Amino acid sequence: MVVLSKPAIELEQLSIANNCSTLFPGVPLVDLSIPDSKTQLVKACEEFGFFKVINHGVPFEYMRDLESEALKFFSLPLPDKQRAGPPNPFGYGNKKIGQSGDVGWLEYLLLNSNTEADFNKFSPFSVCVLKNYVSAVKKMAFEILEMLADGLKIQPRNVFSKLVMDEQSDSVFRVNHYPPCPDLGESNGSRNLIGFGEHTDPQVISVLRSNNTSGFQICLKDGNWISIPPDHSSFFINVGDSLQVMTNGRFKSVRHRVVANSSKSRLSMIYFGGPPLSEKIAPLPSLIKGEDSLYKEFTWFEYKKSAYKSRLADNRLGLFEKINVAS
Ligand SMILES: C=C1C[C@]23C[C@@]1(O)CC[C@H]2[C@@]12CC[C@H](O)[C@@](C)(C(=O)O1)[C@H]2[C@@H]3C(=O)O
Ligand SMILES: O=C(O)CCC(=O)C(=O)O
Ligand SMILES: [Fe+2]
Repeated sequence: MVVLSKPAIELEQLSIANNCSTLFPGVPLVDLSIPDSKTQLVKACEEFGFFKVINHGVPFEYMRDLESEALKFFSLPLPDKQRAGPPNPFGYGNKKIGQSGDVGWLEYLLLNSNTEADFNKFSPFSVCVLKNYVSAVKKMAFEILEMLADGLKIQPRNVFSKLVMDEQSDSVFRVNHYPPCPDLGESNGSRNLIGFGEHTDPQVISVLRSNNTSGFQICLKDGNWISIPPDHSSFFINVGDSLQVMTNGRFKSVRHRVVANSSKSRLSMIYFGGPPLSEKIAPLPSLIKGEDSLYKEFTWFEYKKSAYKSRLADNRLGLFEKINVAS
């Protein structure tokens, strides 16, 4: 069993009240092979900012092969893993998340998913296995974004997808490993240990695949946290902050977190589709239609710079909201 290095961080620091209900069966499930999926995608982005997809076209072998390479990597001795470099921003990280003091019960690899040079530099994975997986997931993200534009009846249909397909897109790939946390025994049933603290993802879209270990939770509009039943053959999609802005708040960037498990390890792989650094992010005029624009225009570079200085749980979009005074 893999054990995280001796904690400089006390477990109590990561402890949160177990205020989450049981597994939630009501998560939108979208079958990408059916003709009406675009309408369901739009509804899911409006109501939850989150949904699960099936019939997504990504071969299961691609997921299985990358997962098995990742497990092999995380089972190495710590000094070997640290050779993948500290995460500034890319590389191997252990418990510390970002540069602002956040911590979690996990270890991870962060890779730049756009340039092959970086794939090779920081990645301990076989280039072919990583490329197969990331290219297939990226294609799926592209298709979902085009269906969303169609579902919203906006033109051109690549208005969202072009952001993540551009050669200069600033996309990130992350593999998170949450070892079991035995201290979370029965005596501690009223508490949970934070694997990855609550946050929203800053990019346009996030595509998550995990093994069959639970732990992922989303926050509903009423503030209640719900656990998402894991499913290793499906993908879970999050709306990111940038897509919330482009849709002038019509799609919600979902607040989510991961809680550690007492007996099973969780392995997740997430593709974060981001725009080119110079891309201007602002509500699309066709989605404002007589309403006020809720956000100031910013470049992805400006947003990213500000986001990467923030704490995980911060409301990063707050700084970019417009104060609209009723006339
Ligand atoms: C605390 C932080 C970690 C993070 C950068 C940040 O300052 C705030 C956003 C965090 C996040 C969440 C989604 C992705 O996992 C991530 C890679 C990203 O783009 O924004 C992480 C950042 C990180 O782990 O460096
Ligand atoms: O590891 C997970 O399941 C989700 C982690 C996450 O939300 C993130 O890395 O941004
Ligand atoms: Fe996230």
